[in-house]
Amino acid sequence: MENSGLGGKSIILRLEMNTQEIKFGQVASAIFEAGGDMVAIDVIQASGHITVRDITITVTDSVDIDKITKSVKNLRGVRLVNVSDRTFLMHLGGKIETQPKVPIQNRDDLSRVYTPDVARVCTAIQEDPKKAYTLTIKRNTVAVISDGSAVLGLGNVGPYAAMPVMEGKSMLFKQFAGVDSFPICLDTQDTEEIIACIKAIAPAFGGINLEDIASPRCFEIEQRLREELEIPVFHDDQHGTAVVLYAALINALKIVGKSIDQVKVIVCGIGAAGVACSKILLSAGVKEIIGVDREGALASGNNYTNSMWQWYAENTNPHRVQGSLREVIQGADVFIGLSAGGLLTREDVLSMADKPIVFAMANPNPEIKPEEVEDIVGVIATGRSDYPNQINNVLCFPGIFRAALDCRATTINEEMKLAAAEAIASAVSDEERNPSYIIPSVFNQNVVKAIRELVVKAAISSGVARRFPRE
Ligand SMILES: NC(=O)C1=CN([C@@H]2O[C@H](COP(=O)(O)OP(=O)(O)OC[C@H]3O[C@@H](n4cnc5c(N)ncnc54)[C@H](O)[C@@H]3O)[C@@H](O)[C@H]2O)C=CC1
Ligand SMILES: CC(=O)C(=O)O
Ligand SMILES: [Mg+2]
Repeated sequence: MENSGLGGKSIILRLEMNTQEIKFGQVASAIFEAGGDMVAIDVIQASGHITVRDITITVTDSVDIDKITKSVKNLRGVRLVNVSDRTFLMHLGGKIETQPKVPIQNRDDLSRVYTPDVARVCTAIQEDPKKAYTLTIKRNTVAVISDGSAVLGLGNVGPYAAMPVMEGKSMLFKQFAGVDSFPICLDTQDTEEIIACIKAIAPAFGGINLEDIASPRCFEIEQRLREELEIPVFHDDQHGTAVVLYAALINALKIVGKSIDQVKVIVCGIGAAGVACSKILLSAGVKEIIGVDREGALASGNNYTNSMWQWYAENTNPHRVQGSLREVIQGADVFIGLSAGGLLTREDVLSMADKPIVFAMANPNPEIKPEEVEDIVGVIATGRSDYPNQINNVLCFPGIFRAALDCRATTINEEMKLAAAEAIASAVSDEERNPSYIIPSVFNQNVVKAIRELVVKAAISSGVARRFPRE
């Protein structure tokens, strides 16, 4: 299995060529020999002997882009005009925009969408605040909010650098579930200030998706907002990840023929995602979970300043095992990585039980690359888009919010999360399931529909729906 490069680097070389001095085949050979995989050629300009072409090249992590550009520059009759990175090009000016739903073509339109007629709509909402759901964007809009403190596995990169991820989440909300959203990055990492800001902006939104807020602060922020707001507040890194992880584990266990109450599970990285994933597995019946963070296994009897770790140590690790990841992973059936890239070695995986399940979910770099262990695992999955078995919260958050908005749920509760996991797991049929296909693709259009159906039912039966959607 090889990183296909889809999520890797893709560059465009703009080359000016003198066709009297060089043939395109020579350029193509030079690129190929330097390790580049040419995937598209666009002729930008052709006049006389001079042609300008954009050559799109994908490169794997091991390929040196400088080597490709140098070998092209060394060719007689070629001028390298520009090198651009397709990923950066896609980010120019940001990735989303606001679109009016009705055109404003004349003064009459203007006075309806804006003053004076809009005032009548304002008064109607003032008299009956529930009308905010029918007369404003609240019905279909979620705020995607981060403080930039735990962005992917990059860490505390701050609110400006967090924006591309939040814009991406907003695109995914719209593309996969038709949910509108605003990316909002707060320039504060103070728990009380974050809570106050979110409460203050909540009137515009039908739900709050918290994203990439570091632990343990994220736990208090989410809990307080859930208590203090009447719209769903969902920390995606906790619950979105837990839902998808559980769905993937259900199917992976079927492949290796092990049962959930018999497996020993190691969770590496006891932060937002690690805690929530462990909790969903405990409620699903896993008996032996050992959490490992920077200082080794969390075990009761130790004292932790992080109150969530104290809870964790007391509710997992039944045999009070101590030690490093390398020590405690021996004999484990399942490894769940929610920490940082490159922490797991092939030797660690070799020391696991027969047919080990390895979910290396740190982004952007997994705890171990699939190609390092694919010959010795039962199942391997990552969080990335460019390997098979992508365990990523993108499979959950669009559909679960679609359902919550449609039934105007006051919250997203445990019943709704379990329903979402069941919907995701069952999107892979018994015939389809295999070690490279334990989890449906995010492009499988049945997934959001299935999540919506089961989650709406769960919201209604658990009494948190304020509306019964028709279809
Ligand atoms: N695939 C997916 O859907 C998701 C993946 N993630 C990934 O999981 C990772 C953690 O995310 P969050 O829980 O949101 O962050 P977090 O900051 O709340 O938690 C990270 C935890 O990992 C621990 N850690 C870091 N380096 C470690 C090391 N060398 N050894 C042991 N523990 C270490 C930290 O101490 C912390 O407790 C990130 O890489 C993130 O991209 C997170 C959410 C979803
Ligand atoms: C996928 C995601 O939310 C993360 O890596 O933080
Ligand atoms: Mg995240």
